[in-house]
Amino acid sequence: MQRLPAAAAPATITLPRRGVTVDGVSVSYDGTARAVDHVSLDIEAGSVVALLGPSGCGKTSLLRAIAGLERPDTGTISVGDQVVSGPSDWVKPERRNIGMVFQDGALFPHLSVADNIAFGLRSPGTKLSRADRSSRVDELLRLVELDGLGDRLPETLSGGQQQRVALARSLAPNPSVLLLDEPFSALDAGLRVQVRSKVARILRDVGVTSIFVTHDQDEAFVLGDRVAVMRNGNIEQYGTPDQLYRTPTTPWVANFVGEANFVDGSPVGDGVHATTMLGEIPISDHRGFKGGGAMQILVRPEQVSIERLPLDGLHAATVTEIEYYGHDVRYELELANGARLAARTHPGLLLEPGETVHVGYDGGPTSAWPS
Ligand SMILES: Nc1ncnc2c1ncn2[C@@H]1O[C@H](COP(=O)(O)OP(=O)(O)OP(=O)(O)O)[C@@H](O)[C@H]1O
Repeated sequence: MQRLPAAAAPATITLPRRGVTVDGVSVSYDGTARAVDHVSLDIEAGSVVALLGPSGCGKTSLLRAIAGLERPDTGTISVGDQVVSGPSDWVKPERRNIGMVFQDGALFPHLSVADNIAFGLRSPGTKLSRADRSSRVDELLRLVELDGLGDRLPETLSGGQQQRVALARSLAPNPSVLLLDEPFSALDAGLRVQVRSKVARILRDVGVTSIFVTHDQDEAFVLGDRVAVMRNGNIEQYGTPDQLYRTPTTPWVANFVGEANFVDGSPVGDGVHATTMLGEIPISDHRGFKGGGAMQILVRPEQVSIERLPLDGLHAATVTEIEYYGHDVRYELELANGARLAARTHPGLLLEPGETVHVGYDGGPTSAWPS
């Protein structure tokens, strides 16, 4: 990744750090079911949090409630120690010191890039001389790596550059919190990956508390320090990308954040391990299995170990399908009991359809649920 010289991100662009607390917030629209249903979320000052979930799960409604663009039916929202929304509190959106970046950037087409950014400096409480305004715009242009492009019109920039102008404009008034609604969805796949890395770097350099909405799991994992997985107006799980991927708390989250096999097993030693067709698998949270009973265990495809030779403790499986990706290969395997399993492995071990292999488990403690 390209690094900026030290002078490019001056201290003036380090923003005030305030966390956001959402407590029991519900949002509904006339006559419809609750779009957000008693959601609580603690967002640490200076962190980047993703709201991830399928279409219609309430991500944008929650973001808009934090911005003050929707009035919640219940609950409170605080920025730092100020309650901005509650049963007897209401701070208008323009007084919340919250910046917003929208899907399409929403730049003014007739204003130059510099004037678009300077527009962000007109918010209440920002009184700058002409010279200060111009040097602040230059700082912001450097921050988003667009120095020298201030005189251009937005239409002469690429989609990714336009999104960086939109980011600079929202950072201009020193917001305490930045909200981003699907900021990369208008960009094509290749550009998206580049722009999101740049934006991740900028948000971290500036240290602004950021909340962004996405339905793309890669985007949530790459950008988010923590991710709130939403479903039907609720937060299904809130954790680091690693917690969500390795130890999801529900099978739904396990499936939503990656490919999941659910393997049948039974608990051993109060559920510390499970006996399965892939051998013994360590269980991350075994509290529910002390009494025994059948369980289903999460096994990610890359946790399936494959050997050509019949080693001790491994079970035979037949290769039924192969998908070659270059960096790895995905196999569909069928075990002797008819169970199917997805596996991913490095391309060095290139198997043939119909080949018999021997499979086991090669991973750390994983999630399990009663079946
Ligand atoms: N202005 C509105 N009037 C009525 N219903 C709305 C309105 N905005 C959203 N909804 C409904 O609220 C629910 C949540 O919508 P929301 O836009 O918050 O979800 P989302 O997770 O952001 O979805 P998407 O990823 O598709 O943007 C949906 O059922 C939606 O139809």
